[in-house]
Amino acid sequence: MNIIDELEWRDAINQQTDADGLRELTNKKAISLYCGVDPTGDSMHIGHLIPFIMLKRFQLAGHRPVILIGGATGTIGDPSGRQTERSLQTLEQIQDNVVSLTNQMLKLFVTEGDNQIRMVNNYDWTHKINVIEFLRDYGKNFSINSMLAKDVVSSRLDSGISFTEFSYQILQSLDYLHLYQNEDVQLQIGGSDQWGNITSGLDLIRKKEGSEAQAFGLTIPLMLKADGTKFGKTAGGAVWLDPAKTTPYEFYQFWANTDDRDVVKYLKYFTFLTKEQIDALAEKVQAEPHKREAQITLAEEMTRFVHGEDMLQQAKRITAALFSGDIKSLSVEEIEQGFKEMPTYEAAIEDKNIVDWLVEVGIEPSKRQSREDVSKGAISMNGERIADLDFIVSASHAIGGKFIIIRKGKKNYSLVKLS
Ligand SMILES: N[C@@H](Cc1ccc(O)cc1)C(=O)O
Repeated sequence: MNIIDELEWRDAINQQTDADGLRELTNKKAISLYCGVDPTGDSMHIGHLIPFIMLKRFQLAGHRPVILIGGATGTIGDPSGRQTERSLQTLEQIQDNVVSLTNQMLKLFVTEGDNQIRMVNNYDWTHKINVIEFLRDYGKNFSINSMLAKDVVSSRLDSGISFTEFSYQILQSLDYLHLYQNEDVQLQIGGSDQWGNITSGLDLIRKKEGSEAQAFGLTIPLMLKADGTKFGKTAGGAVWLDPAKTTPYEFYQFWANTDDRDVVKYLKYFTFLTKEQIDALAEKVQAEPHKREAQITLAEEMTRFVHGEDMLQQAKRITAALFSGDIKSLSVEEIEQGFKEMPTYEAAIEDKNIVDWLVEVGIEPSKRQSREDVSKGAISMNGERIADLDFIVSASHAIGGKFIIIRKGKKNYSLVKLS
């Protein structure tokens, strides 16, 4: 299947500058293409990942991707999709972010082989341009009239936009021209809010290289959820790729909790599974939705892609242990991941009767309630039911000397950290 046809089947195209032209070109030869990200933070979240997954699809189809880290554009800040001016970050902060993002990208995308992903940083060519060159060699090619007409700018004319952010589109255009001239790049892809910046770059290429220059732009649609809420957000905030911000277990759970109405859409859009595999899973969603096979496959594919096989297996072990109640099998690190968002209490280590201990820790509201729950068998400690009212809790019960896990009823877990 041609890559453009494949992206169409995956519902992964929002706008294209010349669909037929790009289909023809990608049929004829392996092209170079690029997508950029600005170092506005020290980790990407899954929203950032989307265009890069598309970049990888091009790579799998034999094309040659370039990842651009915006060391220069990041110092300005893209006004696209924003209502208010950004505050500038320090240059040191941006440099730190460049390093973190570059490492994240290398981990995800760089593989061996001919169509190895190239990484570039636009600081390398942008910092060499002086202001006279900028105004004479490039400024002349941009019309204020068409810059003002871009959504990004026109939507800000009332509330205000600085000259700095207004100029952002010029910097991104210079990138595309630079990569067209030096890296043979003929396509830029990005999120739907990048349309203005991408087409502005194409205009520059045509002005500098002639109207016959073969260069294209493609944007990816915003992912919408069936329930109308924003994709990629959880109660805890964004879903980060950095395991220190969103643990692999939380990452796995995020995908595993996908609504039946969204799961096939996500499989097409996010995973590298084939049409046959996805069609088979779509049938399962219809025939036996309670088994959640499509969601589990989605969670496995995404966790393996971002965190690797070992972390996927760990996430699955935590999921299974929490489901079955077999907590003892978990390591201290796995407990830390699995219980990050669960109610957590601190307690000192000393021998104590279970009924009193539960009240003291704060899990039970009163002795009466505590006694009732223990005697009816509603309390488990580290996966084992405690129904004996005289049971003594001691340091020896702590997993790894650190944690005691209490389950009340079927699902209410609490983590007690021993101090
Ligand atoms: N403007 C893009 C990032 C980017 C930067 C430079 C480029 O050349 C391309 C893309 C964004 O905010 O998502």
